[in-house]
Amino acid sequence: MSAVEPSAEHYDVIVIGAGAVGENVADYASRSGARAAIVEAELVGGECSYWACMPSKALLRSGHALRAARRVAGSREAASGQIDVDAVLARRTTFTSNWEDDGQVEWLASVGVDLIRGRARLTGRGEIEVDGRRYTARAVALATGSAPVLPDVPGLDGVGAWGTREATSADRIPPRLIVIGGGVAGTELAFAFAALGSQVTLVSRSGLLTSEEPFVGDLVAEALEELGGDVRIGASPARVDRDGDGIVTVELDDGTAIHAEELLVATGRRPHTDGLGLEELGLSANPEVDDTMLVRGTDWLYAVGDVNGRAPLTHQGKYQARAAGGAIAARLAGDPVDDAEWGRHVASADHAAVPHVVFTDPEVASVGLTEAAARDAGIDVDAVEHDLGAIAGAALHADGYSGRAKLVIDRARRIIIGATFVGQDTAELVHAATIAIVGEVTIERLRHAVPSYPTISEVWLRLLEAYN
Ligand SMILES: Cc1cc2nc3c(=O)[nH]c(=O)nc-3n(C[C@H](O)[C@H](O)[C@H](O)COP(=O)(O)OP(=O)(O)OC[C@H]3O[C@@H](n4cnc5c(N)ncnc54)[C@H](O)[C@@H]3O)c2cc1C
Ligand SMILES: NC(=O)c1ccc[n+]([C@@H]2O[C@H](COP(=O)([O-])OP(=O)(O)OC[C@H]3O[C@@H](n4cnc5c(N)ncnc54)[C@H](O)[C@@H]3O)[C@@H](O)[C@H]2O)c1
Repeated sequence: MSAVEPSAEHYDVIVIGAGAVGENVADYASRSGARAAIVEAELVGGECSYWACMPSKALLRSGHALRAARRVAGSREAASGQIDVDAVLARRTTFTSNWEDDGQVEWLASVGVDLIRGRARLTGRGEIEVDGRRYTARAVALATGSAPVLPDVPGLDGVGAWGTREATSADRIPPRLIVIGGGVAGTELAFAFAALGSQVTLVSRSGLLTSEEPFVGDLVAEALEELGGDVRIGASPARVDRDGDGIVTVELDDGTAIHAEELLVATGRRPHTDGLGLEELGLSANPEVDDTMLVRGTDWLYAVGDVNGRAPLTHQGKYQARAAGGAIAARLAGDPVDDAEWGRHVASADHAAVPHVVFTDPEVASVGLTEAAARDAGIDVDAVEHDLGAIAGAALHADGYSGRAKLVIDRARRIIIGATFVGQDTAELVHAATIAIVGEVTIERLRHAVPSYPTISEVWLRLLEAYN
């Protein structure tokens, strides 16, 4: 298939970064016979497996399960003990394979993708260098993920603050933890550590989870306070110090000061392109891509997953990877590329239906546009909301269930373009909404999609009735 005879250093496609996304690009690109290699500087499996999704959800899950048992009379009486912190940390470590990547390395070998260990740098069109060795390829895909963005706060550099990596790999629970950042990572980890026994103070300059529907942040903040957390909204850190006893002090811009054994900073992420050599090739450090993930202005370089900033979530990056891997294979083989909207080789859903779940308690599960985002985009919408606690299935699920659901409906097209569910165990509700959005199912047809009784999904009936 390649123009040059295969050799140890030449490939059809080289993927830089073996996170979940890079692995899928390499797999899909090589399925029809292209020779593929993947370069990894740290652990094969990337952030999600070792320092993000898996360990954070493992840290959260036991607290959720315990509280769920305590919300139902009968099981409540049986679940009166304390959470076993050591068992939770051990389970978390199991889910990270003890930060060893042998299993992932074996999988790469099983799909015929060569692994090159080291840090890669682009040196020219289709040329890379890893630890002084040169490799060439007809196509190169960047899947180098994202890096944390730290706020510019005096003193922060010198206090050994945790980032999400240190928090998700922690081997002890600090008595007190300050979290700066009310986004997804900060809020989830605040719940995890509060449930595991830390006295958590969450500092957020705006509300919590502000890109969601407005009621989301309020419900989540209320729940964190019920767990014993101290939520400081509208405050920003002005100065940070750690004293000789190891205690961190964060002075806030409202004049107050808070103290803790550890400080976690979770204030967003940016594309990780440092040292890749993009600028030297005349390319932007924030690569912009088309819907096949081809970097604009090139015909050989792709950027997939967190690195392109489109939808920094594992499932969405893997979806991009399936599209891009297929597009790369087709282009290398001279086959047609199915790049019409919703075609096989494009990630059209990035623009219309990105589902995401925040694994707080209540969970936040949403997809598509919020009402405000839809209106900002100039779409004429209606919105309906319903109390999840009033649904029979929810009342059975947990005594005193509280939660809320909302649909955003495009008036002209009579289809759903956004949905939000907040409440215990709502994560599994959102895929129905994703299918409705991607399938552009009309409101009239949705009335024939009957949820089982008594499930929480019956909220769909109430929402559609409210739309009448
Ligand atoms: C705390 C936290 C929790 C999260 N929870 C969830 C969740 O529950 N669900 C969800 O969908 N998403 C979650 N995310 C987001 C998710 O982790 C990312 O979207 C996902 O990891 C992106 O995958 P990726 O393959 O693009 O990048 P990464 O997983 O970051 O992989 C990039 C890889 O590239 C390697 N690399 C970088 N530069 C080079 C180079 N020059 N040469 C060689 N190798 C290089 C890195 O070492 C890394 O292994 C979470 C993120 C955080 C921070
Ligand atoms: N369950 C999940 O799917 C999940 C969980 C965690 C993280 N993630 C992914 O990881 C990404 C990164 O998460 P994140 O929470 O770091 O980012 P985020 O963008 O969700 O939140 C960042 C927060 O930091 C605040 N902030 C930014 N700069 C600040 C400053 N200078 N001072 C004070 N506050 C500041 C913002 O106001 C915001 O509240 C998310 O976008 C998401 O894609 C996903």
